[in-house]
Amino acid sequence: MVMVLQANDAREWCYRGEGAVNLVLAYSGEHPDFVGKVLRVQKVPRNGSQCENGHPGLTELECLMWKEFKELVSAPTKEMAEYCFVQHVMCSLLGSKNVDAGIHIPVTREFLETVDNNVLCQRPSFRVDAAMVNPLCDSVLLISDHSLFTRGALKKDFCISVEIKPKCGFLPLSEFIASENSIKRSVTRFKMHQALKLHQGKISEISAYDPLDLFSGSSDRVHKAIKGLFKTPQNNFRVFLNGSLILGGLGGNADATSCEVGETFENALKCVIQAIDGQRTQRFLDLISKTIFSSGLLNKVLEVQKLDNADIEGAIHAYYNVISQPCAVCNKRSAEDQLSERYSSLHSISNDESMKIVRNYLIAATAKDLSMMISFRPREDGSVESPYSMVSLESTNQNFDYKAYFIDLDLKPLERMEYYYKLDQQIVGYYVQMVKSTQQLRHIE
Ligand SMILES: O=P(O)(O)O[C@@H]1[C@@H](OP(=O)(O)O)[C@H](OP(=O)(O)O)[C@H](O)[C@H](OP(=O)(O)O)[C@H]1OP(=O)(O)O
Ligand SMILES: Nc1ncnc2c1ncn2[C@@H]1O[C@H](COP(=O)(O)OP(=O)(O)OP(=O)(O)O)[C@@H](O)[C@H]1O
Ligand SMILES: [Zn+2]
Repeated sequence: MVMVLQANDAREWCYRGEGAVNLVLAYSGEHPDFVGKVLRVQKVPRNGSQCENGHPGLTELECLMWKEFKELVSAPTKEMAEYCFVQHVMCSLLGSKNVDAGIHIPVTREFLETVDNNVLCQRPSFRVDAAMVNPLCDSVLLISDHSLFTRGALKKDFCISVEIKPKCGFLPLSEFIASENSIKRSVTRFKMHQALKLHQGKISEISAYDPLDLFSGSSDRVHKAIKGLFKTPQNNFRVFLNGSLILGGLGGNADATSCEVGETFENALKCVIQAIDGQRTQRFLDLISKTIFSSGLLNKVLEVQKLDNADIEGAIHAYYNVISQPCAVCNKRSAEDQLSERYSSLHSISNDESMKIVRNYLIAATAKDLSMMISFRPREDGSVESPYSMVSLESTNQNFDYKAYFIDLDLKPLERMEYYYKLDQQIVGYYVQMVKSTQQLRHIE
């Protein structure tokens, strides 16, 4: 397909959502090459210096770190390197069946500027303030729209899809966690981060979702996690009906699901779930839980997340080895510190070992930030020849085809390691402080 998207093509692309780095547009036109596809367009921070285009691929150090992956290292631009990372690293870890890296298609600056202008009023204001479409990109990614079934779907069929951002699903065991941070071994990063986000005004309520439930491998706990996600979707849960959002926040966070929102959602499920009023939502949450539990999809994600076995408190020392700089963390700790010997041991490992620790940390960071999209459509009675897996909802006597994809498998830059360390210390520091103050208050009462 050699086609350059021009300004007048922009009207056929409508806002579907966005994260911190990319804006996603769904196709509403009739061109066969685009039906059932989305465009993933890079954004650029508003406070950033200059918009960049086709910036060089990986840095010299990143090339050394990813040297096993030849395609990644030889990618001429950052965009191509990102693409190779999905194709060659994440695909092999998560399984190519559930990953669609998409294809790059060329666009004009006018196309990007028109898109940016067209979608402005639909974007959350905090996202608008933070970033805009990068007008200097010369290509964007064309990916299958995972909220739709296209091939073979009958016009009357509906497609309902859920998007889940599960975040980190395990408690770290690393020996490098400092004693003052030992709470990290018993309280999830997600829970601690919620406290900080509430304090910073980024969320209005603590989430009822616990990632440990979702990743537990127990059907009851998976169900509990899905109920928690429904109750407090934030940026962890969205539901689309035929590509339109019916629950959750478009492009950002959603507040806790109110009675009104719950009722509207229950009504929207009328064409999906055959149950009496008041029970459709429960049945639908059962369907999601059952699919997640039986598909085993999250087992793969957890395995990749656990490539981070040193925790950032260990990996940060390896990072300073990789960049051949004095360790800013060790410099701050006193020599008598119980852990200083352990950290010194990290500074005497080989460069290859250091690179492996950091590389695995960054791969795990991608797996902790990915989302999963699962789409369902009814399976006609007797239609056994379907390329899709099937899930049965016994309570309503319905069968569904489903497909599942991982999205947002972006490569995290090496230079973000210091930020990861600072954020980790801020999250745990705030939580420890909060626990102490609560205990003191209880003591006074
Ligand atoms: O650090 P975290 O855990 O807060 O994750 C960031 C996410 O915040 P969250 O806590 O999920 O709301 C954050 O999501 P939001 O912008 O908050 O929706 C991004 O996904 C960010 O990744 P990147 O900047 O796109 O590479 C994520 O950054 P990475 O840690 O994945 O680099
Ligand atoms: N292939 C797809 N099909 C359907 N919807 C999609 C697809 N890819 C992305 N989306 C929608 O667009 C939103 C933003 O996409 P994405 O998560 O890739 O952005 P991002 O900026 O990389 O996110 P993050 O901030 O998590 O790094 C998603 O939350 C999802 O709702
Ligand atoms: Zn150190």
